[in-house]
Amino acid sequence: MTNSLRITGVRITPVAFRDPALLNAVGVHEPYALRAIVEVDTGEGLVGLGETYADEGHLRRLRAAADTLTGMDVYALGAMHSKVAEALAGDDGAAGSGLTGMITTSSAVDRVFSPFEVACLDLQGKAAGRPVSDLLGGAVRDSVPFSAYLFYKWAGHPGGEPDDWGAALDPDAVVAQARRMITEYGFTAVKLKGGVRPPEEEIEAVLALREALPGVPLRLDPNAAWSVPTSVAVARRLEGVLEYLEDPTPGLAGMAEVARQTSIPLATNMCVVAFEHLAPAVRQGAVQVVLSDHHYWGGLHRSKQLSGICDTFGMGLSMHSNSHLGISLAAMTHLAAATPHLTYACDTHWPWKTEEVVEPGVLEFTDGSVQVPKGPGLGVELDRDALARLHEQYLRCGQRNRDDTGYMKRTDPGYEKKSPRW
Ligand SMILES: O=C([O-])C(=O)C[C@H](O)[C@@H](O)C(=O)[O-]
Ligand SMILES: [Mg+2]
Repeated sequence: MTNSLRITGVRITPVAFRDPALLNAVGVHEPYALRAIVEVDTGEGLVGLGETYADEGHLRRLRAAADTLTGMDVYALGAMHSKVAEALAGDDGAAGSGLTGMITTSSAVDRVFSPFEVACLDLQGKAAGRPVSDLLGGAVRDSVPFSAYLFYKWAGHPGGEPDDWGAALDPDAVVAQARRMITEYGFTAVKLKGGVRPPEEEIEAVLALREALPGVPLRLDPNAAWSVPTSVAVARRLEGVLEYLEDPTPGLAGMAEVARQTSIPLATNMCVVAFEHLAPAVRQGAVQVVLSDHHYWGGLHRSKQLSGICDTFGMGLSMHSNSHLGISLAAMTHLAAATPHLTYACDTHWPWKTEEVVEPGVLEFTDGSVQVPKGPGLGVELDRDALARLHEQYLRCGQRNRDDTGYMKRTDPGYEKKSPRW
């Protein structure tokens, strides 16, 4: 005799939290980052939590999918994926993914399914009294290492007060940012978001990090801002310095050409972002490390499938992040803990955020790592007052879609999005 745990309703609440003026290859972060908090209700009174992007197109797709889930068993994840696919039939998912145009070819079905899957795993874990990592095969590590995610940045948003971190536009400021992040969080790996300053300056910043932080694994991610020759030239200067170089140039063919000409492993969260990209990437030898991200790879189980494919074909696995809150960090931590092949420190934007929707006390960084939550499900509780406050902030802030390029153009009207730029 089995107990069924059925969905009685889904609530989707868009929220906005303050975000500093972080620079990237397509512009600058706006004053608020947008996320959607998904709550899946059941007849047993249990509520499952998920978190995802909140651009308007994505919210519309989430709501269309949510409407079809009532009555489903929270264990029927395969059927639920099919339901989401049916609900989105005819929608190619191109507009409003929340990924600012950097991850354009991920699957809309996988993006929309993901927060529902996470919420159902939270429910399964709560019902069984077991953490989500146990539902994914069991944690192989008690804590998950994350990397310090450095950004070039402005001191504050145009017309606003400087933030606590100040400006970072040269190598000394990048090193100071790294030192502060390491002091506060204990990170043991460092990633610099590049594609912002001319390549020569970014090389200098990486070499300054190397000198300041001997032995600490370093990564540079210019988000496809460089041509193949520029990528090869930069890679030659940074051989033996970087643990991997992330998305130096656009497209599989370009990445494959760079890979042929450097010994630095190439990583990606831009040219391999859906299952259909894996076979061509392997055939072309385009990437050596794939950055997983359950938010667009279709949830936690499908991210484990990705891990199996990477393992089989000799590719490493790391983890990508976007600006996110605690429900996502909990899901990322359970997934990474239960994925033996994930051997790199994962990305997180966590240090850049000053507001939260989950109750404090569970997600703490020690020596750069987060302990795998031990409570049932994801192991985190929603702070309902914070949710209401950040939803109010969403309603007031006027932002409805992530638009790093548009925001940059308001300060620099001549700015253009270009890939490659150098
Ligand atoms: O590794 C990456 O490509 C990212 O983290 C993408 C993000 O959109 C990042 O560039 C950001 O937050 O500006
Ligand atoms: Mg990247």
